[in-house]
Amino acid sequence: MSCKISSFWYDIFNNQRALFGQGGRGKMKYGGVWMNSIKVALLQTHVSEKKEENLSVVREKLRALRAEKPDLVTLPEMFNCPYQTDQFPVYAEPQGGESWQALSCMAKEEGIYLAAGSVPEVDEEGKVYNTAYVFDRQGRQIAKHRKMHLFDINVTGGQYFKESDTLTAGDAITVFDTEFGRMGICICFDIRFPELSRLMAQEGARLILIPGAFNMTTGPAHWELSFRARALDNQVYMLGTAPARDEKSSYTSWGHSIVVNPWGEVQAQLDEKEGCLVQELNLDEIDRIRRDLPLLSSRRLDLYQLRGRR
Ligand SMILES: O=C(O)CCC(=O)C(=O)O
Repeated sequence: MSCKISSFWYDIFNNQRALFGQGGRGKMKYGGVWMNSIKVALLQTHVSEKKEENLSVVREKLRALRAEKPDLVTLPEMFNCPYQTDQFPVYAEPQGGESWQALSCMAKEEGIYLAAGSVPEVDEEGKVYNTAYVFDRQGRQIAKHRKMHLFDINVTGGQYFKESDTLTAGDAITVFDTEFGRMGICICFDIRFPELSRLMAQEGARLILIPGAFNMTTGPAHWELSFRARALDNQVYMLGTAPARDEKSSYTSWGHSIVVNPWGEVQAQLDEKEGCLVQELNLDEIDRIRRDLPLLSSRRLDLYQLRGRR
């Protein structure tokens, strides 16, 4: 089936709205009202060394999900390639490349929003990024986030990783609009910087999507805690989608894809195995909780303010 979609449309759209330069539209609604619930499905897939196989797995799982009729499906960080710094440049494709086309087609075929995890992206200068694309129900790209905080850590007796060996950091804060309200997206290590989630919430994000792959050192310690903390601070739904654990890979994913509600509670969480988390999110809860416990509106903005670069 042919469903070739040009990324040109997105470039025009994106230049016009200059991501994060769209301030003041945080209250925009579609047709005057937002839908008050959304069905999401988080796909925790096994990642193999074969890019095509990884894409086929997603396609199959989306087809298997048809009966559930999800509105939004999310995929894991670097779901189409091994999570290894030396492999990112090997697997990298430009925006509009083969993986992008396949994902855009899948979104269109299924009539869903697809937050297509993240993939290695190469730009015209040969720089490689960890990039998350989001497609709408027509398969058009409506958002693109390049991981802003590169994952360079060296935990004594634990995990070492240095993304900056081969990746370049992105420099834009990413939010996008849907009939369910505004959403924000960032990638894994980005969650550890509370300013970023707060800036997305300030811009009107009500759900924050995070493809992520914590590991066996930081996963048990910080994965759930980070999602709960950002959800509580910002009174938003937080959705984290991870690759399934593969003990044989050089980087072992913690898994545990998760949905946390705006009260800071874990609504649902997978274990480490392949799986799919289908959840209905009550979006009215965001407004109720913000009314009952008015954190965002009680900030002392006369004394302190957080501003992103425009
Ligand atoms: O922050 C962490 O512990 C894990 C981050 C990570 O794996 C990533 O950014 O890809």
